[in-house]
Amino acid sequence: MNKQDKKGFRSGFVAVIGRPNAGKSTLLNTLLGQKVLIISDKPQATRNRIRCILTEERGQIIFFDTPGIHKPKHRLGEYMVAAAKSTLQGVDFAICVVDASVPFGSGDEYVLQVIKDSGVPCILALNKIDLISKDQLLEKIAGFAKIADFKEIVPISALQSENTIKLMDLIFEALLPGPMYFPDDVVIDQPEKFVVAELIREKLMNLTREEVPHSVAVVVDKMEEKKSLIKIEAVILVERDSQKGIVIGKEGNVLKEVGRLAREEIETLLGSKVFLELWVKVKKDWRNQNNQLRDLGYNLKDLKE
Ligand SMILES: Nc1nc2c(ncn2[C@@H]2O[C@H](COP(=O)(O)OP(=O)(O)OP(=O)(O)O)[C@@H](O)[C@H]2O)c(=O)[nH]1
Repeated sequence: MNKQDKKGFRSGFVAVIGRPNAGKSTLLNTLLGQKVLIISDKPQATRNRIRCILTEERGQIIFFDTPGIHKPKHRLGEYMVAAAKSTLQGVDFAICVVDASVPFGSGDEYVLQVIKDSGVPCILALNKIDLISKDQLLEKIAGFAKIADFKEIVPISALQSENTIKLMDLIFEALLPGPMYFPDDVVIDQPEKFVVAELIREKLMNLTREEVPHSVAVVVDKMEEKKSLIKIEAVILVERDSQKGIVIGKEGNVLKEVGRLAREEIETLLGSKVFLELWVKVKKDWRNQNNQLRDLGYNLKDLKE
């Protein structure tokens, strides 16, 4: 018998939304039980709306990981925020992830307003509770309960898997009976090339500083199987010549380390030995160029449909 034929099988669409760096991708990796999304201590790591699928005996949840909502400073930022906001149209409900270890600010207020305006019911996940005391947490819960009407407020640590099972139970409880939308072995609905490019970008983000992490894009040009090896060619785009030097590093040491770390993870992902070739190219101010953004798969028009 298929899972969806079973009585009581529930399914639905859930947007995971919040400010940059709140822990949205970390939470999804924890709930999915595997690393499918990239994580960085630098904000704005997630640039696209990405569907991730969790299937259990009791149901299927289609999560949307979204870029952090922030004040955009370039076209790419506008795309990211528009992608996050438009995700709220057409989902059953939202999980708003808030970093409980930082003071409440106008950024949080704005996110809550966006959710309120969408009319979508919301579960608040107060994240990073491993970094605060019990008293601070109680204060936070009381504060948030006053300012918005959440379905639930759930304190969690996405990083330490604290209370995340409880959160998952609440999500399943909130879903209605429904069909299975994806086969049960699909965890992310993005092509392999996208996931590989993201893993390379994650290493770049984590090994560079200041403006550089936000100025890089990665495109996988080629992926071909050769005997027992997968050969991957990827291009790293930067915005300025000086950034090219930083990404390559002294005697190529940064690029080598990016390649080594990315290759190890890609090998685990693909279950095969990998030969990874990385090229660095300058595309001046690509984050503000509509044609460059379109080539990279970011298109504001797509979001308005
Ligand atoms: N201490 C602690 N750190 C966490 C927790 N959850 C996430 N982090 C850290 O917070 C940082 C941001 O995490 P991400 O999951 O990339 O955050 P995000 O909300 O997806 O970020 P954007 O891509 O900027 O929207 C990373 O350094 C994580 O390791 C948590 O529960 N506790």
